[in-house]
Amino acid sequence: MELRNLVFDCDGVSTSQADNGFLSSISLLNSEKAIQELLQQAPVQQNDDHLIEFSEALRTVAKALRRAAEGKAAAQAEAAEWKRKFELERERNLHLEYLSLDEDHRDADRRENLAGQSNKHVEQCCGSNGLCSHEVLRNGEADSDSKVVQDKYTRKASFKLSWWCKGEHSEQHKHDIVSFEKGNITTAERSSKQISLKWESDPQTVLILTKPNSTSVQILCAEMVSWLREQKKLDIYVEPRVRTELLTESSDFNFVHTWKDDNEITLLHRKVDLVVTLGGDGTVLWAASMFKGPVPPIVPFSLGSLGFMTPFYSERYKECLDSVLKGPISITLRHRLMCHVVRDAAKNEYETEEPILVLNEVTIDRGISSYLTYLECYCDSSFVTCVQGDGLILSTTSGSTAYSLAAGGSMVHPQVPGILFTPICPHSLSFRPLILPEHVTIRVQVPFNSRSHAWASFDGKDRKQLRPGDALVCSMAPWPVPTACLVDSTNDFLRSIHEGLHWNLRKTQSFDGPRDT
Ligand SMILES: NC(=O)c1ccc[n+]([C@@H]2O[C@H](COP(=O)([O-])OP(=O)(O)OC[C@H]3O[C@@H](n4cnc5c(N)ncnc54)[C@H](O)[C@@H]3O)[C@@H](O)[C@H]2O)c1
Ligand SMILES: Nc1ncnc2c1ncn2[C@@H]1O[C@H](COP(=O)(O)OP(=O)(O)OP(=O)(O)O)[C@@H](O)[C@H]1O
Repeated sequence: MELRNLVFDCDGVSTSQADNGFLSSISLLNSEKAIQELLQQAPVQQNDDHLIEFSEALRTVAKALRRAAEGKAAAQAEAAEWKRKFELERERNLHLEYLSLDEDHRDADRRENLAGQSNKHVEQCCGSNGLCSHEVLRNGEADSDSKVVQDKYTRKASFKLSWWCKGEHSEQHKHDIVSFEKGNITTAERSSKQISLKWESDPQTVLILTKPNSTSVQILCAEMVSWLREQKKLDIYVEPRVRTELLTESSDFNFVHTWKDDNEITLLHRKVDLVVTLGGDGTVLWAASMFKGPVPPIVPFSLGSLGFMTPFYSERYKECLDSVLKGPISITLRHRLMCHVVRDAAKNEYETEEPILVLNEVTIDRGISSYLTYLECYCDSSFVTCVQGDGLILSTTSGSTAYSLAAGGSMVHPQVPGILFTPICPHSLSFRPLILPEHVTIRVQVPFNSRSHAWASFDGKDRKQLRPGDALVCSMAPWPVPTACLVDSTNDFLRSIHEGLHWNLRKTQSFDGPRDT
């Protein structure tokens, strides 16, 4: 009787496959569950060969059903990847559209703002070895209505990015990293060397972001605002909380701008030439999270305890800002990850929640649940592994020195493009962390047969619950975070791991004692 029911269920599944083109994983997993229950109920006797054979056959069916369910998840991952590609393509097209529109503005700008200056370098624009600010900061939205917005463009300082190759002054820049001459494959010049930012017109607007509840930060902020206004004649933006603090101190600060609602924050990247952060790494993360698209260059001053991403000394702020405003400056282009939560209830893969951009990492963990997390992971359309443990961290290389490091991941130079795949307390002896290439899309699926929910958090904030059937899809975001370097990307990185973590600090062995003769 039970056998007949089961065969009927399996038939039902294959009919729906024929009708719909792919299997419903809920019904598959229900069938799998039914098989498991049946196996437990069936009075299997060690000495009854038929029953043993029968239970083996059922196990094989259960495995096949699981594989089919995994197939569906792979198809979903592929759909998400196509969606991402489509969005990038759309972004690119809108951007090209903008370039032609922006050309007129820049012509007017050049005449007004750069009168008397040689505009040779402006005309050649990006040339062969650089990138212009409108390419970094433009987010591709169609500006149908706004003359106001266009007026704001003309106020923005433009800059040019270039890569140091064979010394700073070399004009040579190679995009190809591999040459193929006479049948020999040779690695040629690498393209992503130290990046240098050169202003093409003077920066005019600075946004200052500060760590809350700190008296020393508040005092420095007031000093810096006055200096930038009086000595540098800049427009200053701060958060509404900070404007209130400044006005409480003195009504002279009423020249400081802020915003009234969050919608205005989405336009900030069009007004702001430079962002200054006063705080620790958390304030840099906060600054990055305010920009859902392109991010203006950030100058991070250290007023926290660790400061991996905050190389500038606050005591020397005038000197530092002087040289940043003059340029050129070395910058680190920090990659971000774009994360989509795809709900099982969504009608299709395109129906995702608002993407969330992270500078450090997205973590999928067990939250308050006391069960192991059970997560199925796919990289593009390939199955990677199942995570059984406390969770998984998908980290940028900038985030490699944060939570991922604590979970046993490698430390990676922030300019290396890649996604770190680091398990948190895996219940397995052989689960080593991975580093995956920048171009992949990773999908972390909470399977239907998971015992518990999982929780995703983004740079340590904004926890979202993932129920069985939900997934988190993650790929490299098109908008990096440019942070100014004190010296250069490598020097700053090495200094931060030496000073922040005391990396490989050991007393030097004494000279005397046994030695090779
Ligand atoms: N076990 C852990 O190590 C652990 C646990 C939770 C969160 N975190 C990290 O905290 C980050 C959030 O930082 P926050 O300042 O808002 O929270 P927070 O105030 O709790 O500070 C966390 C600590 O992580 C340091 N940190 C942040 N980003 C870093 C980076 N890229 N490299 C090296 N250290 C870094 C900060 O300086 C700070 O000391 C998360 O993105 C996560 O990486 C770490
Ligand atoms: N402008 C801001 N508004 C709201 N919250 C902020 C802002 N800037 C920073 N934060 C939050 O304040 C917390 C502490 O910030 P931050 O890490 O910069 O200082 P810190 O803890 O003193 O530094 P460190 O971690 O190096 O000791 C972080 O959780 C961060 O998200």
